[in-house]
Amino acid sequence: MVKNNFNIIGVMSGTSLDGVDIIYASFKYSNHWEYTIIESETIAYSSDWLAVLSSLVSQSKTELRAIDESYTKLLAHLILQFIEKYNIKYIDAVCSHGHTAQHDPDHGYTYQIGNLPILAEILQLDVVCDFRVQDVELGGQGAPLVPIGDALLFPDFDFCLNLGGFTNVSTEIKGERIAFDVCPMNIVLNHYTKQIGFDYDDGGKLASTGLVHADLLHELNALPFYKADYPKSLGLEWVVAHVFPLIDSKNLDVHDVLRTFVEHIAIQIAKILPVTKSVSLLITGGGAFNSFLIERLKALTTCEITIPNQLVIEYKEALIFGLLGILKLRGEINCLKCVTGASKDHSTGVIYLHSKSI
Ligand SMILES: Nc1ncnc2c1ncn2[C@@H]1O[C@H](COP(=O)(O)OP(=O)(O)OP(=O)(O)O)[C@@H](O)[C@H]1O
Ligand SMILES: CC(=O)N[C@H]1[C@@H]2OC[C@@H](O2)[C@@H](O)[C@@H]1O[C@H](C)C(=O)O
Repeated sequence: MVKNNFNIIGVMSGTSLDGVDIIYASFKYSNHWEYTIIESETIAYSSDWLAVLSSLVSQSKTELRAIDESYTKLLAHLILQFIEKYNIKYIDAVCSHGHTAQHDPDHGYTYQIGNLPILAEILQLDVVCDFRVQDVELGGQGAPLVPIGDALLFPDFDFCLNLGGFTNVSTEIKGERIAFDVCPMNIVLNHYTKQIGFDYDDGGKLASTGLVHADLLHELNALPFYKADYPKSLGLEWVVAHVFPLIDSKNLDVHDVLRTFVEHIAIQIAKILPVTKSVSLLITGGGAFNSFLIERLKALTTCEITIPNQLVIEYKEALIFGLLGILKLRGEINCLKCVTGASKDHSTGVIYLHSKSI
């Protein structure tokens, strides 16, 4: 009989490098999925790890392999610490995304570090991980993977928008889930706030004091990615190649860069929402705390915006990777070809059973 109740640890490290999100959650299935986040924590990276993770894109395969091993051990250590701190007793599996090191799906390549089999051995727990590789092997973009979770856990919303390192959206068109990356967000904003001594732009206050630079805004909006049809996804490589050089060529004050980029984000999001009818929009990810961006979004759209509680804002991705792991354990589809462009719907992820469970 298929198991319907699961207690899992969900682990996610996103592109913003704000830390490792870990949750302990219970899931229950009876006609539909229900979840409860029981414990949660974001564990910030040390400055040494931040330096390593910021340089992943340019590492050789051999260097990446070594980093992968240390990073897998780091994740194991953080997960064990979390389990001990919250005195967690019953865990069906650890479902972990790891951290995207390199992503070039159009050349059949994606690499998430932190997904080596030693994770299960150190934890002495069953692990489901490495969710993107199989999709890329099947011709998909390997991202975004969260939309099936949006459909299963948040079915009441017309659109689910995640404001993380990149913004991505998922929605249903004619009964089919579609999703794509909209534009880069905190990965760009944080890069510039750091130049004036801030990790991020709290509430968007820095941006709100800047001026929109019309030429830069126009050139950002004219980047070819925005004209391409979905499925489509973005990576740091694209930002480094196209966005930073464009912004830096203007030699602007950082406040003006932030203000212009916030406007760019709001315009790109508004462009994907229907103008003729009011739709419901769930906004999660750290960018949901950027009140200035939300204000700009409200000015440019007619949608009904819901910003959920802090747990869902911050941990929705870790929660959904938990669900993807559970679906994999149940042998069910957890990756949709209509979202990633893969050749078929499939059950993605790798299961490592720890030595005691084999
Ligand atoms: N109070 C705040 N005001 C403005 N921005 C904030 C605030 N709190 C967090 N953020 C932004 O949100 C970021 C973290 O967001 P999140 O954790 O959703 O990103 P991520 O998981 O790394 O991204 P991704 O979804 O791309 O993987 C921070 O780096 C910061 O830029
Ligand atoms: C390759 C990769 O790690 N992509 C991430 C990234 O961060 C946001 C956006 O770009 C999204 O496509 C994806 O993550 C989310 C969690 C996803 O797969 O749904």
